Order: sequence, then structure tokens, then C-alpha cells
Amino acid sequence: MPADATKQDVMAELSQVMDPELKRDVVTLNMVQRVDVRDGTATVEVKLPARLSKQREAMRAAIREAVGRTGLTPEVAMASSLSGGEEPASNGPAPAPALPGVRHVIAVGAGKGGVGKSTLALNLAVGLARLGRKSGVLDGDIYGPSIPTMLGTDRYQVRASGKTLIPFELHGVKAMTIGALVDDDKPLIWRGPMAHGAFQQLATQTDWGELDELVVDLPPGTGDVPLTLSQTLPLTGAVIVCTPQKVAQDDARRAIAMFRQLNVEVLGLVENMSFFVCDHGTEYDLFGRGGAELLASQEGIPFLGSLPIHPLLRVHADAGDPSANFDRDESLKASLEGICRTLMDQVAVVDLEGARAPTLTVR
Ligand SMILES: Nc1ncnc2c1ncn2[C@@H]1O[C@H](COP(=O)(O)OP(=O)(O)OP(=O)(O)O)[C@@H](O)[C@H]1O
Repeated sequence: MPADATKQDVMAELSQVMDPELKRDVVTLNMVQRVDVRDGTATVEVKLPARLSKQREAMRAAIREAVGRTGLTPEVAMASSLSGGEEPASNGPAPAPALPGVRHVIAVGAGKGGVGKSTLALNLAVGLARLGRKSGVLDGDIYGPSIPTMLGTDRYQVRASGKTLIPFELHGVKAMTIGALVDDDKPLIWRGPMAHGAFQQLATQTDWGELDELVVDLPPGTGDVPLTLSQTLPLTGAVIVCTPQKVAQDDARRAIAMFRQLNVEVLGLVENMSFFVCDHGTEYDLFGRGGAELLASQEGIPFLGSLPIHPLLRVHADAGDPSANFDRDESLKASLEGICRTLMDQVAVVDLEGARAPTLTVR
């Protein structure tokens, strides 16, 4: 490219430089603060999140190389975010609207599919209700909504009063699912903005009443759609589910990085399918139990607890009877309630820190 390249040319090359953790480019992630092109030189200012401090020089080299491809001489200034706080992604949706009456919105996410995210989201909502909280569950897993089957709402039609959707009320939990609005047989191809609009409507037009916790089942992964949906609601924090294998932890690490990038508090990590208990009571660590707890301590986030591979979890999910998980097996009940209680503690910590946060009064 000739040396009369423009700022747009520089931005186009910079959009090829990837955040090594989030696998997303530095332009989309709003890290590029300034680009000036003058006299054959491109001056680029980049704000690097604190989590990438070890990759600082590698990032600088990648940015220099990208600018160099335009034929301009690169001058790269790198600033770091001080607090470890990351910049919210640019091109993101408008600020999330509050849900009146809902005190805490808790997203449940996972770095990859099939790790038990929906199972955990639903059992958290049911468990919190059984512990006396007013709870709800919002199924945002637009790729494969499973809450309708797991909660048994698929037996009912969604009802509306004018433009307001009336949530289902089953097992002590208010529920709304994107599954109620899409046809099972015609999977839609969702893109970020489209998913954002439908999901936001679903969340804001449902009559939740007063809730202590609304648990949101996000789509799996860290792609555009989960990223967009994570910015759609005012989240109190996120819970991440992972299985014990090393590969699952790598995915979970990416999910942690995604929430941090969005400035969403990670309330904790849950290890699902942690071990298997056979009929004789012997426990088998099929996938290498304990990996998630180790990951939590490495990442400095709370470990909320683990769930065994338990045939009843699958049976009750297929039967749409989550209450049975708390009624038919003492050890399963103890695991689920333990996770719910630890989560409630973490939510209380966030409330406390929010109350303590300094406020600025402008006169
Ligand atoms: N600990 C467990 N023991 C037994 N079965 C489980 C356990 N966790 C999940 N399952 C079963 O595994 C299947 C997948 O679980 P689930 O739908 O919760 O995963 P997911 O991560 O939400 O998947 P997706 O990414 O497709 O949304 C379901 O049939 C569920 O009942």
C-alpha cells in the first residue's frame, strides 16, 4: 500500500490485530484510542487492558506490523488501564435498561456448549426460590432453548396482556423463554443486533413483578451473540459453568475474560459433572475433579461449588420437574443448595461494595 494511506486504511489493518484472549480484534474491543496520519507517519494510541500486561510487547509488535502494512511509519503509544478494569466493547448496544422490581440479574454463561449451563441456571432459580428468595429465570439461549423442557413450560402457551408478557410460574419460579417465541422446527439464524432486540424485548416486556434474583441462561461461548446479550441487561454479575477437563477450563477462561472485558463482576465458577457416584456409593473422578476450583483460584474468583454427574439431574430435566432434584436425593440437594447459598453470599458482597462505592455529586 502506498505511503499516502489514510486513517481508514490504518484502522482496517488494525482490525486484523487480535486480543489473544478474547480472539476479537482491537478495534472492535475499543482499545484503539487515537489514530493520526501525517507526513507518512501513523501515530496510534492503544489502551491495553491490565489483563494483557504480559502480552504488551507482543501486542505492540503486532500493531506496528499492521500499521507498517499501510506503507506508513508506525508510532505506537501503549497505555494500560489502571484498575484492571477493561473497556466495554465498542459497537455494543445502547446502555442496558433497568428492570424495575428486579434487584439482581445474574447471567449464567459457559465457554462452550453442553457443559450444563441451562441445568445450572434453572436449578439456581429453583434453589434460590426454595431458600426464600423471589426468583425468576430468563432463557436467552437462542441457539437451543432448553428451559421450556427442563421447567415444563412447553406444556403451556405464553400469555400476554396487551404488550406485556405474563411469565410462567412453575416450581416457585417466574420464567420466560425465547423458546416461547420461536418455532422449534425453524431454527433462526441470529445475528448480534437481532438477538439483542428480541432478547431485550423479552426481558423488558415481561411482567416480572418484584424479584430478588433473575437468573439468565445465556447462549454458550464467547461469540458475538453471548457478548451482545451480556450487555443487554444490567447484570449484577455472572456465574460461569465448566467441566473439570483442561480443555473446558481454557474455554471457561475465555468466558471469564469476556465478562471482565464488559466490566461484569464474575460471581463465581461452578464445576459441573465433577465426579460420578455409582449405585454402591463409590465416587469416580471421570474427568479429573477439581480443575474448576484450581482455575477459580488462579483467576482470583470465588468457587461456588460442584455438581456430580447424577442421572436424576438428567431424568428430572427431561421430565420438566426441577423440584425433584431437591426432594429425592439428599446429597444432590446439598450440592445444589450449597451452590445457591454461596452465590447469595457473593451477591451480598456485590451489594455491599455497591453501597460503599464513592458517589460524585456535581453541583
Ligand atoms: N451434572 C449432570 N448430571 C447428569 N446430567 C447432566 C448434568 N448436567 C447436565 N446434564 C444433562 O446434560 C444435558 C446438557 O445439559 P444442559 O442443556 O444444561 O447444557 P448446556 O450447557 O446448557 O447446553 P447448551 O450449550 O446446548 O445450551 C442435559 O440433558 C442435562 O440434563
